[in-house]
Amino acid sequence: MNASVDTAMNRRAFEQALRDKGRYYHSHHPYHRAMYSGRCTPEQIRGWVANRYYYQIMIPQKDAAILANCPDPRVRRLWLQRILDHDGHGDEAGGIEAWLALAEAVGLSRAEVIDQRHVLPGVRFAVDAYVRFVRRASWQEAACASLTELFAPEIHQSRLDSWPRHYPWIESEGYRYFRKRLSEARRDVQHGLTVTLDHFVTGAQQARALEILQFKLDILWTLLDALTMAYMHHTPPYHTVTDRPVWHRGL
Ligand SMILES: O=C(O)c1cc(C(=O)O)c2c(n1)C(=O)C(=O)c1cc(C(=O)O)[nH]c1-2
Repeated sequence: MNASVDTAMNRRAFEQALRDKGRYYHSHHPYHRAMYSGRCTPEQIRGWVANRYYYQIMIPQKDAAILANCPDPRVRRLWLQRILDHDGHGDEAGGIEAWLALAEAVGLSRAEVIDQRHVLPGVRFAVDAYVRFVRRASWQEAACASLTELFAPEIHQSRLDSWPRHYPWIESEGYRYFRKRLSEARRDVQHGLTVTLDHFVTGAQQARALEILQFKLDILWTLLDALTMAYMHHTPPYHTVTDRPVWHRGL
């Protein structure tokens, strides 16, 4: 028997090892902790919403890359729903539109969010790293990277529980996105988890899956590090030479 098979975890232990990665989820980042404990200024909330918009608009492109790499119509049929959830379909406006409603509810204009003027280079690079990984990875590895969503319903719920109390100036229409994701993330992660548990079976494969999940956690954490520099420490890029946001807006 080969050594990597020898060290393989059974399905339940592997699932638990994936779930244990939740201890590194961005819910523990100081920026998020400040958000739910009511310590953020309106400018810090707005900065987060405007920057996270870039994640929101790239998620459907990331999911389209998964579809493009997946030869199995049964998987594509399920995965397609994620694109519809964000982009909308028929009369349903979708998640990107709900995010723009959140932006307006926190006092940003749609125009300043859509033109990405607030998107920091560090946020852009972190999100782009995710999309680039997915384009060249197998669809199963890409599904594994989406498993940070195992931990997402809790973070959406904690925003719904804490923000209205701490930030009464935020209009209630803004909370639709978080409510919508509670059920969508639970459904998506069930599928992503099944793909991952079925595909990564040897010890070496399982170690790689855990590393892929860590890569995705790194992306989410790094995104918040960039926001911390700009909005907590007031040290955005080039702050030593200018107070203007001279960084590029995406090429
Ligand atoms: O607000 C959050 O903290 C958060 C985190 C994540 C995540 O864990 O990647 C996603 C989302 N939201 C989200 O709204 C979303 O649509 C989403 C899709 C994915 C993915 O990797 O496919 N992650 C996430």
